[in-house]
Amino acid sequence: MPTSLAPHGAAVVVRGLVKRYGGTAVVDGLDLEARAGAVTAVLGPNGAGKTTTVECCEGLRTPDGGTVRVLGLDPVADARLLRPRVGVMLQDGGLPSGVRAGEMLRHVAAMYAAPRDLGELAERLGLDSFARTTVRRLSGGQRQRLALAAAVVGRPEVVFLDEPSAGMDPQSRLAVWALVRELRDEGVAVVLTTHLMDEAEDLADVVHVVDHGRVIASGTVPELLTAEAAGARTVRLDAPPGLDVAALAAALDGRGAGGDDPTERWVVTEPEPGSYVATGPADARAVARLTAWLADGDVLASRLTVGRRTLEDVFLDLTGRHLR
Ligand SMILES: Nc1ncnc2c1ncn2[C@@H]1O[C@H](COP(=O)(O)OP(=O)(O)OP(=O)(O)O)[C@@H](O)[C@H]1O
Repeated sequence: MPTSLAPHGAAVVVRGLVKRYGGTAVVDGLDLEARAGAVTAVLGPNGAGKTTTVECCEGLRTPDGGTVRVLGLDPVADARLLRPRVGVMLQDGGLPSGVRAGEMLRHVAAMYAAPRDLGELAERLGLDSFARTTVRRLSGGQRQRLALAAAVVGRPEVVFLDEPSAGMDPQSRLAVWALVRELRDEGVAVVLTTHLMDEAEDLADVVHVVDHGRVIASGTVPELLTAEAAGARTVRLDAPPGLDVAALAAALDGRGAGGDDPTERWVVTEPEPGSYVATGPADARAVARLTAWLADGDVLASRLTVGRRTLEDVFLDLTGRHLR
């Protein structure tokens, strides 16, 4: 049911969303779209406004400003129409505590016209081992898996997953990620919030980076990683705080006495005391210049790593802060 708000058939369209608590805008003019057959990640640090945003999309909170459309409908006014078409996995599970896990899932499945095969869903999310346990006795990770099963059992067109793999062991996390990919391939619009960069990098077709209630960057992961620095790599260094980052950048560039490269290409920051991030064309010579500079200053690094840029680096570039 496309509307003028969803010109490209986007399943979720958020425009200028504002949500205030006690006069403070925790979502402050946020725009995002999520389309069918794609995983859209809302990535940001604690308190950025991710949960509030998806709760507005789920009809659980009423916006103070802006517009939200899900499948062309208003999540609050059209809640009844949307309920059978939208799956929701809340951060705290939102599950009734007194019933057994298996019963709860059967009960939820019975509310839908064409539910998924319960046996298959239980097997792939490893629910069988705790099907007879009451919800209140489940571990955090078990509760999360049950909440995910409940969110998808009705074959929704749109699924909102708030921190879907929080508290899960690595094996469960992989099972969740596999299910999310399958939903995407079935044409579902999957919207997930996360502060886990690997989750966003591995799963998301589109990432919206959120900070202070606004989207500060959007794109595919490759777009975000290459937008600022094509071919750049990141060198991370833990060393005593207060090093001269400009001098370090100059050393990495090969500038200064006897330097062989006059161009300024390295950027070095100290986002937290004693934790340095250098971005630039890292090759063996640059790393040798770095360690020589440290040796000249009699500085002993406790950690030195060279790697490709990550979404964490993008976030750091944009905000000067770490994501976590
Ligand atoms: N009901 C509420 N009343 C008052 N403040 C709230 C309420 N719900 C959320 N907040 C505040 O709004 C801000 C954004 O919270 P939100 O849960 O949306 O962030 P988040 O990005 O999802 O963070 P997290 O990763 O920690 O879940 C936080 O500062 C939070 O304390």
